[in-house]
Amino acid sequence: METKKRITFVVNPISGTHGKEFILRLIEKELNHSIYDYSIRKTEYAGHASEIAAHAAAEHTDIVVAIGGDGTINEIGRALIHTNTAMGIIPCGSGNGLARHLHIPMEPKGAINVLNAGNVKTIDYGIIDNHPFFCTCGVGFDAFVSLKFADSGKRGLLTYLENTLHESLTYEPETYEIENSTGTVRYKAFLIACANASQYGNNAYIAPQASLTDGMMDITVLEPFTVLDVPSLSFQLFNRTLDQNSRIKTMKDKSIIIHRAKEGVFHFDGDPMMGGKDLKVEIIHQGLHVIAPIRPKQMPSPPLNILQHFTDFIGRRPITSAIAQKHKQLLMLNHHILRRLSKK
Ligand SMILES: Nc1ncnc2c1ncn2[C@@H]1O[C@H](COP(=O)(O)OP(=O)(O)OP(=O)(O)O)[C@@H](O)[C@H]1O
Repeated sequence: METKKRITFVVNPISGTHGKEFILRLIEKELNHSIYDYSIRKTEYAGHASEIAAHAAAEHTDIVVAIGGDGTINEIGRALIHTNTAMGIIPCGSGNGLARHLHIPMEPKGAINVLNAGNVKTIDYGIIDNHPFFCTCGVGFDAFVSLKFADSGKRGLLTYLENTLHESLTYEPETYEIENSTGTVRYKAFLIACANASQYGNNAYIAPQASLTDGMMDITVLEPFTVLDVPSLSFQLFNRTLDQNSRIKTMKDKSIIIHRAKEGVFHFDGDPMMGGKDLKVEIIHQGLHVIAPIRPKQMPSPPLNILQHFTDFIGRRPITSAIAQKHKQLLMLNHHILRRLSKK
């Protein structure tokens, strides 16, 4: 008789905004018990998920499942790299960038079904200044925001967006040099994002062409922009076409060094960290096994319903009117953003 596989579920009780008890009940009800034995651990402090996952990997547990957001996934992922233990995800964060990229359903029942299907995929991960990341890392405005509003996700994404838009008007772009495999290029930049996955989370595609399996990092440089660029930048961020904006420069590489004038903050998977003037960022090919759906051969065409993504992003209920109506609403929304920005 074949032995059952072992799963350890790691719950971060403080991630996202919802209680986790119903997910634990759903696991008991929906997990395929004929193929899996499972245990559940709750984290008690930051860093605990890493310890639990490292212990589970040392015990040859087959799968460790993160029940949390990208911070919890980062903790578990970095403990499982280069082991035979795969990471599963039941998304519970506010952004869920890696889960979305992997097409893992946002509803717990769908995510448990992905575990039942048990398809294993091996993905790349990145390292910035010795810190592993799985989604994105970077310097500049988004690192500044990750530090300044570290807890504001809990106060609501709309507040977060408003604060972010407000700060973006006064934020001073810095000068960076990016040393890559072909030479060194100097940029004045609002932000530099190094992407393993294509999105920050909430379907905000900072590097629309990024792949988790190509052994390459997608680097997006956002050069200084004016308030007039905000509507097109925000539209393209959610429409997966940001790389077509004239303020954006993109490149792919396995390894780069970012040189800056002074030490400061960087972020990895949205968590802020202080770093030196020179930051090495590299991609390690095929370092982590994950449980994810087999990707449909034919990718759906890029989403037309930008407004829906935008409303998902700011935490409102999706709007389901006709596409023409959505475009009209989008224009109004852009107008509204412009008005708010010019008032601040
Ligand atoms: N029991 C705990 N007490 C305090 N902090 C914890 C605990 N367990 C985990 N953490 C920390 O909580 C942080 C946030 O968790 P996580 O990123 O999963 O949720 P989130 O911030 O709601 O989601 P997202 O990253 O998608 O916005 C993690 O960086 C992790 O280190």
